[in-house]
Amino acid sequence: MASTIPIRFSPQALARPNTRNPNKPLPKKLPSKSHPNPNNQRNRRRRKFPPPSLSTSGGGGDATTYTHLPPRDDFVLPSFDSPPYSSAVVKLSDFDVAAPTTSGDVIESEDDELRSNLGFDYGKFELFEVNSDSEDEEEEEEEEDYDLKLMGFEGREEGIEGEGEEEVREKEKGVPAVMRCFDRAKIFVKAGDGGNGVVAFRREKYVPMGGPSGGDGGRGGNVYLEVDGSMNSLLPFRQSVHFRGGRGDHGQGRKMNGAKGEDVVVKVAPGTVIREAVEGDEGERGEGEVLLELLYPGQRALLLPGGRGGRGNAAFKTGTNKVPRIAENGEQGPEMWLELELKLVADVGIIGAPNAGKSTLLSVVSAAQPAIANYPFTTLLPNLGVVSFGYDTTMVVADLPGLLEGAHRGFGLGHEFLRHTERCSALVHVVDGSSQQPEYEFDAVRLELELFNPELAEKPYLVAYNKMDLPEASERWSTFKKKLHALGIEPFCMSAVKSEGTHEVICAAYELVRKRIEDNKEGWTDPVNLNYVADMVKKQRTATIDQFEISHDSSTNTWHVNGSGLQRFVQMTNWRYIDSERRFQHVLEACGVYKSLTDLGIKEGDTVVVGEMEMVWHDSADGSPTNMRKGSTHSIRWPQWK
Ligand SMILES: Nc1nc2c(ncn2[C@@H]2O[C@H](COP(=O)(O)OP(=O)(O)OP(=O)(O)O)[C@@H](O)[C@H]2O)c(=O)[nH]1
Ligand SMILES: [Mg+2]
Repeated sequence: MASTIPIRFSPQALARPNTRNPNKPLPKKLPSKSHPNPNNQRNRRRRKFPPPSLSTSGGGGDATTYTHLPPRDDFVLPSFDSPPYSSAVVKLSDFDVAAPTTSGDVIESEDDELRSNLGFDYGKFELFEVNSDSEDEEEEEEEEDYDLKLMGFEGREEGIEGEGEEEVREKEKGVPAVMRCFDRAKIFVKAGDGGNGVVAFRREKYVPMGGPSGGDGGRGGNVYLEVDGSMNSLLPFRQSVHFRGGRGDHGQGRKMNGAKGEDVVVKVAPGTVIREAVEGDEGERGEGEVLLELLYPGQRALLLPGGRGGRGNAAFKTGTNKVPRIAENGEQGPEMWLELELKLVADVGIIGAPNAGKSTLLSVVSAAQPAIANYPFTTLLPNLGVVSFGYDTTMVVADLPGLLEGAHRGFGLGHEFLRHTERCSALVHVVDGSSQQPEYEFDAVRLELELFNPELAEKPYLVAYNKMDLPEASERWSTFKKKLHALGIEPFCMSAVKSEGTHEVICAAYELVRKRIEDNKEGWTDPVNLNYVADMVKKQRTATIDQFEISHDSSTNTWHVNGSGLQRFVQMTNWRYIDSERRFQHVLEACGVYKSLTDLGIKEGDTVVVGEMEMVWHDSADGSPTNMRKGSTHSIRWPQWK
């Protein structure tokens, strides 16, 4: 294996890829620096017939097919036939949302530094790089996988494959695929890596021994999340899934520091909940930890800070080492998958069974013009309307798709949207007075609310008995009223179509909202720290190197030294420079790794893995297996060729 690596080894050291992980591909071949001879016949032919360029889109185009699914006979898709919405009506299905802008969407290039000489002249380890250059390939694979996973689609498809026929049928009755991809999204974010520091020396006429002058690398770009008030869906994330901060520039001679990488700003709609995506997550509700809730336009959160730039050799100059030949790599920027979920920010949610007249109520109390028709599930997506009570007194009302019995199990449409009511201060429960048993319908919807989320059922609400203009409804009104009185509820009656009683209903709803806001004011807490994820990352970065744990795998005689400080140190060590290895050995000893390993009984030839590096342990020359370090290089037996 070792012979395949294009690195020259010093007699003292041997580098090889991690043989314990045969699935990881070998490092990519380094590109040849030589220029092609234009007169060369082969090169000319090559120019004439250039190889087909590889597409970088990663097959993401397939995802767009969802939008073209034919609407079902019994569904009307408002987005296709309704006119452009006015400011009073916001429909989540509108497709003309600007894609999120990324000020620094940079895909970092491969580090082309040659690791030509590991130059071991000290120490007891042979160093092997465990990581390979296959990161890009892995990411490409991830991207392809993700095309299938868009916004919970894969869950649906896999579910259909793996589940019984009954469940499949139940899912088919659920939300059509065309609607399922706008209020949930899964995205990948990565802060930029820091630029590398360099080794350079001042060379100037009449300035002999000018000293080290290698500058530091620049910091990597940060990842920000920002609320864009003009967005009303997460639809743009169907097109853009990966957001990467720019890499910091490398340092240069004359103590010139690299420029910092470009920041990336991910724009989300107001009311977006950001969760950490859990591995193997199928879009199940509430699985990942909630990191942030971004509610108001203009809110901006620093999510991931970019990696620190590596120090150049000017920073390593000391009284005892005035000619340091060492510089650091830039720190890698953190990365993570995020799940975004949009929950509407409305004051009042109108809920009820299908065909109860919810949309009709919204249309008469606001300027919204939702689709209204005499069949269930006319409303497929929530509609928002603004109710105005005066010059500066307004209230946002959301009309949701109808709820059926069994909605919490995925039956019907409404459960998909119930989460949008979680932010509402109050609910208006519309009951269809013309239905056979309005009381039963009322109970069924209340039960669904409770089963979906008990907190929803505890929200202040009022009951609006609708269609009082119909004789059958007015006949059943007194029975219904009695039943609700027995429960301690005072219902309202109205005819939404005739706008009778609707004003009272909406004024009562406003009262509930107002009361709720006042109650909340009393228990007002400090504003949340939007940057707390970044703060956590920064805190992790400051972990000291002497905090580590050692685990032993006796089957392979491997010792794993785990500690975030140490791993970061290994990642930032640039093995290209001769002094790096010396410093590495010093640090391992100073932080107590050698002593701990010796105490735990490490033996000659055992493997030690620290971060990305793999090393072979060699006992000292005097043969004492437990006394590895004598303080002098003479006591150390050099690693042997393998
Ligand atoms: N007679 C009468 N009909 C009404 C009244 N309110 C609504 N309707 C009718 O009931 C039907 C359903 O009204 P929608 O407002 O679409 O009902 P919805 O609750 O939004 O229904 P979904 O969106 O399907 O859940 C329509 O034909 C309306 O005209 C009313 O007060 N009186
Ligand atoms: Mg409706």
